[in-house]
Amino acid sequence: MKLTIESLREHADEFEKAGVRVPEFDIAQIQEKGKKDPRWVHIGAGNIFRVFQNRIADDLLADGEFWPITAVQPRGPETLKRSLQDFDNLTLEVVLSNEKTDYRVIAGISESLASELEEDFQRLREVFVQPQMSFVTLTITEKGYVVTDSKGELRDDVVEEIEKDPEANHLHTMAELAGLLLARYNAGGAPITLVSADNFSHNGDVMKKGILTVAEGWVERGAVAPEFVEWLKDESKVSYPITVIDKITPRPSEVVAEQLAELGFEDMELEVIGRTPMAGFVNTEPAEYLLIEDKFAGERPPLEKYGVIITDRETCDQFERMKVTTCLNPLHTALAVTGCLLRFPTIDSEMRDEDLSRLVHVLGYNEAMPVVTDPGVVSPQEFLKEVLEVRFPNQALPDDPARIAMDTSQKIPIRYGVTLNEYERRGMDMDSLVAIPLVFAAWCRYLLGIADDGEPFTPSTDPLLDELQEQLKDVNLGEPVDAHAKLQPILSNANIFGIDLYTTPLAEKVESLFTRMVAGPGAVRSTIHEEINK
Ligand SMILES: NC(=O)c1ccc[n+]([C@@H]2O[C@H](COP(=O)([O-])OP(=O)(O)OC[C@H]3O[C@@H](n4cnc5c(N)ncnc54)[C@H](O)[C@@H]3O)[C@@H](O)[C@H]2O)c1
Ligand SMILES: O=P(O)(O)OC[C@@H](O)[C@@H](O)[C@H](O)[C@H](O)CO
Repeated sequence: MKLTIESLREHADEFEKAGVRVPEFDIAQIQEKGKKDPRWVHIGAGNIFRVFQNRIADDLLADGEFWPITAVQPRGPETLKRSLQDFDNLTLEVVLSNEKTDYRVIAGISESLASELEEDFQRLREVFVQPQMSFVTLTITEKGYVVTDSKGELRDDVVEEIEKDPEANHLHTMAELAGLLLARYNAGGAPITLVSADNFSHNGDVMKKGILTVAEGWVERGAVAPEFVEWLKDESKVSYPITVIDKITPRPSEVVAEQLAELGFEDMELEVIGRTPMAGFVNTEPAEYLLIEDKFAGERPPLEKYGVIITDRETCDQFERMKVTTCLNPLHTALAVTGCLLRFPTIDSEMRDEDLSRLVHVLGYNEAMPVVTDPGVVSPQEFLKEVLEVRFPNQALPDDPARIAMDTSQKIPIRYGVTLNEYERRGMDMDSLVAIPLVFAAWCRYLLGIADDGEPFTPSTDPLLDELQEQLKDVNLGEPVDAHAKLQPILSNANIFGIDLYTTPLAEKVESLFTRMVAGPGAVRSTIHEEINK
């Protein structure tokens, strides 16, 4: 049994026997039709997309609603091959909970393109100018939207994109989108909605700003007409709703790959590309939320039939604050950096550790919850309870702390900075915070690349890793440290923390906790234990 259209046809009985739900529509026919009549483009064909937007498209197709997806991988053509193209663009979804496992073949994609490749990019342009293609979604990670560096200056690669021919193939997705939108504008400018589904506050606004930065740069140097920018700003023509997406979707697990082999699959083994495991399956959890601001230009799929909440900006905003800045993602980051330092293999195993479980309980209930506004669609208390008692401890879904630790420098301003700014705005006491400074100190300690056992580990990729490690290069475990001199440039950087920590009592606390954490092997554990149990 393999994950291909042919195998689905020839081994239908085996799929049924294995309890795998399969599409009832004619996949090959739908894929052909979708290539001729594209409707929906998704950029960032990674794990979350393959079981979320892709699954919604599959549900729509099953119900006779024609919204097949053109899936685009902006980086790494080989990852696209190994995750989708080797499997006729199908995905095997594995939904894991402590009670049961569900298997389903998802077929929402009509074609997949690696836009780094010139041929695929030309095909994407062809798709992008078609007026009936009116819906674009993205999951490209937070850093895909960043156009300025940690000092707030335009990044070098963005300057280069602005200098390049707007019609060329651009590697930075904000420039790629600006160029594709220019092609659409020149082809008549049919309305289109761009929906970012990445985890950060006001994602649609940030995407709009990123695209406009590039487009305005082109206008400034006379490469495109100013009317193009006017069109980009007219939200009846191009709209950028804000969204919140939630579904814990770790990288494919070796354990799950083995279970699938036992079930009879011959092609579900992992292949590591770079440091990332790729597979034809995606393991995920049952819980999911997707909220989209009700601001669309042109036609869109009837998403609300499939559980998507189309709502006003304020509700999205409040849900986002609840999830990304208080009740889930900050807790995830806390477990990510401490998990790497203390060498925990999975998030669920950390939740069985008394100190770490207490750390995220204090962070969630005591420190984040006071600034949460109830979004109305889900109660924050219930959401946090589900995160702490069901979702993070889900033993069936192994989630690697290193996955979540990726790009931490880009996540901190969102996951913590928003809360700290809210504390400041409301004049709330920051001196009593315990978990937040512990996490910041643990992250600085994590940057040394030495685990709490005194042995090296490889920190996850992060665009600021080299810069930050250079700043900390003379800090050695077990040796005296001038924490202020070493940490001041980092802790004062409002681009990293969302606030200059020296304008709060937190910088001094972080310096002192960091000093304790570098005292020698075991010092991270003892500092967390002492502080969190005070
Ligand atoms: N996995 C989850 O649990 C989850 C849940 C909710 C939201 N999200 C959001 O989705 C994003 C992707 O998560 P995933 O699990 O699919 O990750 P993934 O690693 O499987 O996929 C990442 C995708 O982003 C693209 N990408 C990476 N760096 C890029 C860059 N600099 N510019 C443009 N594209 C780039 C890759 O080509 C790939 O398509 C997350 O960063 C997060 O914002 C993830
Ligand atoms: O996806 P990232 O890299 O932004 O963050 C890692 C995790 O915190 C994140 O993926 C969560 O699993 C997700 O936000 C749950 O909805």
